Formats: sequence, C-alpha cells, structure tokens
Amino acid sequence: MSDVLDRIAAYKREDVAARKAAVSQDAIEARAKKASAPRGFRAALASRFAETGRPALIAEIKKASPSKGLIRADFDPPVLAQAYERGGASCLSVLTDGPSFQGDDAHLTAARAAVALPCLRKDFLVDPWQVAESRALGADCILIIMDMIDDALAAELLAEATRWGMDALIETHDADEMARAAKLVEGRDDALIGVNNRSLRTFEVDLATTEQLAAMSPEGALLVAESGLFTPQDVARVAKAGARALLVGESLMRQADVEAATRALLA
Ligand SMILES: O=C(O)c1ccccc1NCC(=O)[C@H](O)[C@H](O)COP(=O)(O)O
Repeated sequence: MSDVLDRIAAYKREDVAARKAAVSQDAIEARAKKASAPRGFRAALASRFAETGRPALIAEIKKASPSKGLIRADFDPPVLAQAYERGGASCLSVLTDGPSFQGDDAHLTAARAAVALPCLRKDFLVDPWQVAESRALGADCILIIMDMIDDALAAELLAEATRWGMDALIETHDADEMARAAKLVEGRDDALIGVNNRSLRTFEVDLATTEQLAAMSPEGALLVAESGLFTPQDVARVAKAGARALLVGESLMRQADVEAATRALLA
C-alpha cells in the first residue's frame, strides 16, 4: 500500500498536468515576469543569524496537516503573517496544498502582501513548471523534497529557481538524502539545506534527526531544522547541533496569541 507521500506525489502530478493544460509555460512565465521582485529568503535568514548568533525563524502558516488534522480553525493568513512579523520571524512559509493541508495559492499571495518578509511556497514540486508558477504567485523560495523526486528533477527545479532569482530549501530526512542534497549544491555558495525531523512517510518526529545529519551538511550551506519544535529548549538543542534557522508551524499555529508565542519561542 502506498504511503501519504506517494499519494501526495500522485495527486500533484495529476493536478500539475491539469494546470499546465490550462496555462502554458509561456503564459506562466509571462505572469512570473510581472510578479513583484523576489525578496532574499536565504539572505534574510543569514543576516538574522549573523546579527543575533541565534537561529532565525521561518514561521509557517499551516491550517491542517495529514498527521494532525485541523490545527487552527481561526485561520486568516494576512493576520497571522503580521503577527509572525511583529513576533520576530525572519521569513514565512505558506502551505498552498489544498487536499492534505487545506492550503491555497491565495493564502500565499495574501500573506506576502501583508508583510515585508520573504515567503516560501510550501508545496510539493514534481514539475519545473511549478517553479514559474510559484514565482507568479510571488514566492521568494521553493521547496525541494529529496524523498519525493530523483536527482535529475531536483537539479532542474534548483536551476529553475535560480533562473527566477528565487532561493530553494532542499529538504532531507536521512543520510542518503543529505548526501544527494550535498551533491546537488556542489560548487554553490547559496545552499539552503533543511533537515525535516518528521518522516513524511511515518509522521514520526525526532529532533535527533537534525543532530545526526547536521555534520553531513555541506560546508557553507545554511542549515534549517524543520518540524517538531515546541519550546526554547528544542530551539537550543537544534541550534547546538548547527541549525542556523528553524521552520516551525504547529506549535505557533495552536496559540491564541501568535505574536507572543513567536517571541517566547525565540526568547
Ligand atoms: O506536517 C505533516 O503532517 C506533513 C505530512 C506529510 C508531508 C509534510 C508534512 N508537513 C510539512 C512540514 O514539513 C511541516 O509543515 C513543517 O516542517 C512544520 O512542522 P511543524 O512545526 O511540526 O508543524
């Protein structure tokens, strides 16, 4: 039986085929060219880390997930984006996948318009066409999930992101994926490598994943610890392992006062 990640990949391929049939490559590129200029996503994380010596926060706008179901009923992306910005986030991550996360492309455009922060389009990319689509929506960074695609497609997505002036967060979860990611960014000085503490196949979360993989992260890459971060102690643990940025969704999304919770997590 296929697991969640395989099911997501399957429906994404169908969805993208339908989107491409409706909007050609030329048409999506014309839209991408009209989008507001990319905001430096990696640069924002690097400069916050350089200023404070502490990991910078990528705060996630996440309504629901396959592992947790509904996370936040009172869900207003621009209001949440502003609370995150006031609370000290350096960047946003906005889920745009509908079937599994109750996300929407409009969440990204509305959140980005409400703040000055760079935004990651948090979605499952299985076709280079989606990179231009992401830029057309205003995204400043895309996500490349190594577990979901082969090396050739990962290289194409990364090249497309670079062509559009966007950053790419390259997500890994085990040693093999980290080795593939390191090869992918060989010779680059702008790598942004994520370690997801959650298995996207079993949903098991373990912060030891960051501790184990950090040492394998290529030199010069900015390391992002993703998922399962709830307390300042969790933050200190992944920082000690070498994380220079954090990607946090659920623990902040569950709080009534998102701005205060963001401040408290970073305190
Ligand atoms: O969150 C899930 O259940 C999930 C399931 C399948 C694929 C991806 C999934 N999440 C994406 C993420 O990586 C997280 O949204 C992100 O790292 C924030 O995690 P958290 O702080 O634990 O909400």
